[in-house]
Amino acid sequence: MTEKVLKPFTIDFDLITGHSETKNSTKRPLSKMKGMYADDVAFESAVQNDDQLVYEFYELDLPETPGNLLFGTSIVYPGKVGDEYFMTKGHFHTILDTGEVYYCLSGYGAMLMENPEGDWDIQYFSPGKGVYVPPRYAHRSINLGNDPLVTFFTFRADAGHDYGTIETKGYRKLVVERDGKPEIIDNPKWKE
Ligand SMILES: O=P(O)(O)OC[C@H]1O[C@H](O)[C@H](O)[C@@H](O)[C@@H]1O
Ligand SMILES: [Fe+2]
Repeated sequence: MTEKVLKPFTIDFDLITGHSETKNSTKRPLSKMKGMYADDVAFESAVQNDDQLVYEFYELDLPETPGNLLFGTSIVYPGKVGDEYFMTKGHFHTILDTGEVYYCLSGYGAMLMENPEGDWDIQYFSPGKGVYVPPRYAHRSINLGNDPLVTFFTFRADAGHDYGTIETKGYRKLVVERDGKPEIIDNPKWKE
């Protein structure tokens, strides 16, 4: 297959909303997140009720080669399932030893990270904050505020997305609201 010659291009992302006029986003409604939230009863009733859009993101279909970079914006909407904040599914990279960088354009939230060795960390997003996701860390964006959490991200184009590990084992930690404030708790369902 002849390598597609890459040409420079420009794409627009709104500085506040993160939306692009020229690309379609990938959308994740609640119904696409079965098993990701701790409270199954609250999840099922939320899906039956109005199956809210939890997040959407813009990803470019560029060649997934080691020398290339993918970039785009991610928009996580405000909301909760039970007392657990709206969040992305979270993923490891298929090439585990590849990192990612996020830059928050608007909103308030967190990036919850964990590696296979059992280390975990949380970094907080607010406008102007850049967050570094080291290689080997799974990463999940969480909206802790009342407005959309908008971030710009970039990562190695061949990194790939491994959802399977998180879907089967879950995350070690959850971020839930307790007395009106975010609290990091152990995931009661986490499987070693
Ligand atoms: O892949 P998810 O965990 O659903 O997160 C949605 C998207 O947001 C992030 O910003 C990543 O850079 C994307 O590669 C990812 O696909
Ligand atoms: Fe990623």
